[in-house]
Amino acid sequence: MSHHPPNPPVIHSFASSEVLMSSLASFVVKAQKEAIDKKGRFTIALSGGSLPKQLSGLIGNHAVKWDMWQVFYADERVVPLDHPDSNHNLCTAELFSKVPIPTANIRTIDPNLLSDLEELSDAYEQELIREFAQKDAARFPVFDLILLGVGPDGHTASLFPGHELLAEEDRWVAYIEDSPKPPPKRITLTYPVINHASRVVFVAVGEGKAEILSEVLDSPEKGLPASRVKPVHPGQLFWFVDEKAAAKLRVPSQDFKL
Ligand SMILES: O=C(O)[C@H](O)[C@@H](O)[C@H](O)[C@H](O)COP(=O)(O)O
Repeated sequence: MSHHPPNPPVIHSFASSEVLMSSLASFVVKAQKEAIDKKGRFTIALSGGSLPKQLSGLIGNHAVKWDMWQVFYADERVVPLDHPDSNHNLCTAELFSKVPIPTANIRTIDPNLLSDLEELSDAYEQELIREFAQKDAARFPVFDLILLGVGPDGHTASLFPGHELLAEEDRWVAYIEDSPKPPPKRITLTYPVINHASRVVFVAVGEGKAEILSEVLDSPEKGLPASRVKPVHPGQLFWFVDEKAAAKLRVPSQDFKL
């Protein structure tokens, strides 16, 4: 692993959420192409919240090779897969039900293990090991792309401010039983996994994000969960935001060019 310090985040601010969505789709397609050219598959982790909707630029997009995608969840609520709180349920409603992705390529939590968080998160870690371990021979999986949101408290995935999980250095997948935001039981990718990805993208839209974006990006020393996302070199962190979310930012943004 390189001793190079993490690159600073690249911030792209867009005039509207429509422009953001089409630019995000182009970005994802480019990441997909690079990954498939290199190793014949594309590994991506998705979140819930408003994120799945922001991916609608991928629907009907013929450049997307859905059969090459291996989709994991950056975090998941420990509820049945068809439950309204399930991130998988949300991603299916917003995206997967509208595109030709093989069901086997979407790696959900095991719905038979909902009553045992430890077993459930171990099983999801095994799922990751099956996908990554032998193939990449790395200590941590290297996702081609991880897509995240940020909450008003600065949380991302299910990594919440002040929680002991922020210090997890070993496991790939961890569970929490006391999420401050309901539902309380969740599993999440840990920082070592998030920070070994090739690309991590935060998506944040609307004036409701302006305050927390400034805290996360202008005051990273506060150590909010989203500020701790710092992919190791040569991994790169990007922020795709709209002008309303960027309104209070002091750090500069950059034009989006593919
Ligand atoms: O797990 C959760 O409780 C939510 O999914 C949460 O993590 C959400 O993703 C962020 O709060 C960003 O929310 P938006 O993307 O809707 O702004």
